Amino acid sequence: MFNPKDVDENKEFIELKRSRGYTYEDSVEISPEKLPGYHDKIKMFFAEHIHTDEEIRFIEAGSGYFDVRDLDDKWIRILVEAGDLLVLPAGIYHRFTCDKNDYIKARRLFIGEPVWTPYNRPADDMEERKKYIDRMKCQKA
Ligand SMILES: CSCCC(=O)/C(O)=C/O
Ligand SMILES: [Fe+2]
Ligand code: NI
Repeated sequence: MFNPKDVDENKEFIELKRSRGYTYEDSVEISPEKLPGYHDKIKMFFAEHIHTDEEIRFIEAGSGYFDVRDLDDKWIRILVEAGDLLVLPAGIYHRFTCDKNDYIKARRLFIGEPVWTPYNRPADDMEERKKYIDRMKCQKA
């Protein structure tokens, strides 16, 4: 947990960004009023997908749910709230939805030039998916 009010002065957060090479950041607000094309975008976020890079989100305000698949392909629901930092590894199947408050503000961090492209399931033949599965197999063994 980090306090969104002073996160940019927080030594642990600054060191985390430095050590993990998070050089890019911007902020998105998701709500019917604030996000242009809200309905299409929320549909896209909720379609199960992977990315070729980490998905890093620091929640600045509001809340929502990230669902991730576990190793048995079951959904795990993660409630994210202001102050939470979530890092989804490249290749993990996931989706996002707002909760009943329909409002979240998230800082998006990235290593280098951002690539946000979602690859909807099935994406099992993609290199990043295979690498993710291999890493998980090691952890399970
Ligand atoms: C809370 S950030 C919005 C969701 C998002 O950016 C994404 O990529 C979901 O997979
Ligand atoms: Fe995503
Ligand atoms: Ni995603």
